[in-house]
Amino acid sequence: MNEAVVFDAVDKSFAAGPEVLSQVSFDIAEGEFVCLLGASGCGKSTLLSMIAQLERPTGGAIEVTEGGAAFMFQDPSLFPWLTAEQNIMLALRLAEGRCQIRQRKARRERAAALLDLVRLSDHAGRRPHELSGGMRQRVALARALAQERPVMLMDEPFGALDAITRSLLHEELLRIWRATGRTVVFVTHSVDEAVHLGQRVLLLSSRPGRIIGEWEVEEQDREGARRAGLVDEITERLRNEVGRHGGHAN
Ligand SMILES: Nc1ncnc2c1ncn2[C@@H]1O[C@H](COP(=O)(O)OP(=O)(O)OP(=O)(O)O)[C@@H](O)[C@H]1O
Repeated sequence: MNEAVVFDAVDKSFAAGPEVLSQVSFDIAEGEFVCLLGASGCGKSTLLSMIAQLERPTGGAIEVTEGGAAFMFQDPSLFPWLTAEQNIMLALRLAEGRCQIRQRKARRERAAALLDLVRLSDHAGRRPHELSGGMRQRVALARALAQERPVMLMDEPFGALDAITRSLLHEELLRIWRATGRTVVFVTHSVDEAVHLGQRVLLLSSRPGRIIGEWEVEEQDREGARRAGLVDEITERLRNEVGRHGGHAN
């Protein structure tokens, strides 16, 4: 199996500050869905920024598959004066070098396909303020897909949504992940969310951030007693880690 992301003994610190990540090693296979859990400030976003090559490691080595990574954040950060469709078209235009969509007509068709994928075809002409929070995140997801990069980095993308919208978007994201074959690295504070979405869950310690736990989540682990057992086990490890620093998980 080919690897999409490889971290080999990666260290990271900022200027003269303390070490944020220390000796972080993991591999993520192409097409895999990995969730990353850890207490607030342990370095999850820093780790994603290094996968996106926005930050460089201070030690060790990082390899990311050709084509790199697209980001999706908790804040959809859409251009307010552009419609849903235009926000996606702009991302397609910026991705021109990576995909073969150079004609406006072809971009329109691709934008329409992406809007259909996130089930927003009926709202293509609306501007962000005319959309609900969940719809705005659907546009943000389509825009991240429009970058045509093999890896999707998702930094608490559903953290600001209500529980029902979040649960709907979980199912949509899993459907889209299966349909597109993207590699997903998903940061969350929620053990439930991590076990529901991830094929694998990685737990980071704090100060410095190291990988201190790793769980494979099989299909049969996603329901009933096995799911509850796994959630309890990971929660306990996270709680111990947060307690060790007198901190909090959110
Ligand atoms: N550009 C930067 N310059 C200096 N310090 C930084 C920078 N980016 C992050 N840090 C520090 O690195 C540490 C880890 O931050 P990071 O945002 O990666 O944590 P996190 O686990 O994503 O936190 P949260 O869960 O609260 O979003 C923090 O102490 C933060 O202050």
